[in-house]
Amino acid sequence: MLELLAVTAGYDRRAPVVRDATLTLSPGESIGLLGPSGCGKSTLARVAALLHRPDAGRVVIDGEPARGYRHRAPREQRTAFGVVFQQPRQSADPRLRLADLIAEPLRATGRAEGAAGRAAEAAETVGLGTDLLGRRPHEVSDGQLQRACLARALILRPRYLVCDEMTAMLDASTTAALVGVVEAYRRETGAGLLAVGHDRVLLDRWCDRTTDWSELGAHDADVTGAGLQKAGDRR
Ligand SMILES: Nc1ncnc2c1ncn2[C@@H]1O[C@H](COP(=O)(O)OP(=O)(O)OP(=O)(O)O)[C@@H](O)[C@H]1O
Repeated sequence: MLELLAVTAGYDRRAPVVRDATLTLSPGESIGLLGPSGCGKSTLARVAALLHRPDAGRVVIDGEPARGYRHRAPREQRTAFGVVFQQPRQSADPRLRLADLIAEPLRATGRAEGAAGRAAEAAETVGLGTDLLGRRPHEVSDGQLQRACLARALILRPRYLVCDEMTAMLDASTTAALVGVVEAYRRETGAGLLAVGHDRVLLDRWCDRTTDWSELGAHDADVTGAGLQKAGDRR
């Protein structure tokens, strides 16, 4: 289980963008987190994936409190998460060929042996033709690059996926394809999913339950995380 407990986070301690937010993701569950632009969804998603240190509150991963964030997160906790962001070009090293981009987490965790073969398999899983694996990000479309970023997120077989507006830049058929890949992975592995977005129709279809940020008031000092928990438990 992934637990975000009374998380307060942001970029200026005097004006946090997330206040006292509590959200629990059970094993195998998928939660859609809805909200308008700029409300703090990405910040909370980054805290959940150990990419942003909260100012207060706790993240507990399968019963174990997070022992660090960003580069200080211990490897076994960091690799519990696969993360896909909205803008593939901002999260892809432009110098890397797609094969190396997909294999990056393997190399970063000392599992370089067989990395090329595993990257090719992962590419196939996300519907990326092997002919594209030798290209660099600027030589492929946004949808193709996002497929590569999803393959990279899945390659270490994470227990939790955090998809932050993963499909916001994509057309309907690529969106359906990528959601299909995530769901096939979840069926196979039982991984949990936190999907952040502002498309209610998509999130309602995709996720077991959808939590609306504005209803929950995670950014509102008058409404505590208890409200987030309560509304978040609604199906
Ligand atoms: N690196 C940063 N430094 C300072 N402020 C930031 C930073 N990143 C985000 N913010 C601010 O924090 C607030 C919440 O941003 P966040 O990206 O979490 O919102 P969001 O709900 O995910 O928005 P969107 O749907 O547009 O992605 C915004 O006001 C934003 O300007």
